[in-house]
Amino acid sequence: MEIFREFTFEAAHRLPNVPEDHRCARLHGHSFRVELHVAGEVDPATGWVMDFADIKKAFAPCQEKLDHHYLNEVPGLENPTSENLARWIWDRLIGSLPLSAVVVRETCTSGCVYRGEP
Ligand SMILES: Nc1nc2c(c(=O)[nH]1)N=C([C@H](O)[C@H](O)COP(=O)(O)OP(=O)(O)OP(=O)(O)O)CN2
Ligand SMILES: [Zn+2]
Repeated sequence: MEIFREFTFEAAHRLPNVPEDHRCARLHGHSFRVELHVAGEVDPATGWVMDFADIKKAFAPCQEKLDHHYLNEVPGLENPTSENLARWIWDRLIGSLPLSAVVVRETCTSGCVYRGEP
């Protein structure tokens, strides 16, 4: 079974490695959306894989570092693409959550899914 919890945060970024005339080279912001997917067996007693609230607690320190920040200044996010952000979140949570995927959406139509390295 796989469960997920969605989070949102507001942040600014620019992409430092795109050509100078690329629009994402300019400072701009997004209402980022993050889904944390967790996989596991459904406990017969509780009827759940884990409490959604525990996913929220695990993500709180990341949210604190990201929300209303300039992502390029966050250590490890000097090139804050969706892909790098998904990996940054995964690396910080994989020790405490049985993650199966981290989904990052920058806009309503663009995003990425990270399932860890094989
Ligand atoms: N593979 C990636 N491509 C792009 C990323 C990224 O993180 N990974 N990021 C950006 C920019 O941050 C941009 O702000 C978001 O991209 P885009 O979806 O192109 O933005 P729009 O929704 O405004 O695009 P429209 O074509 O106007 O709908 C760019 N690429
Ligand atoms: Zn952007």
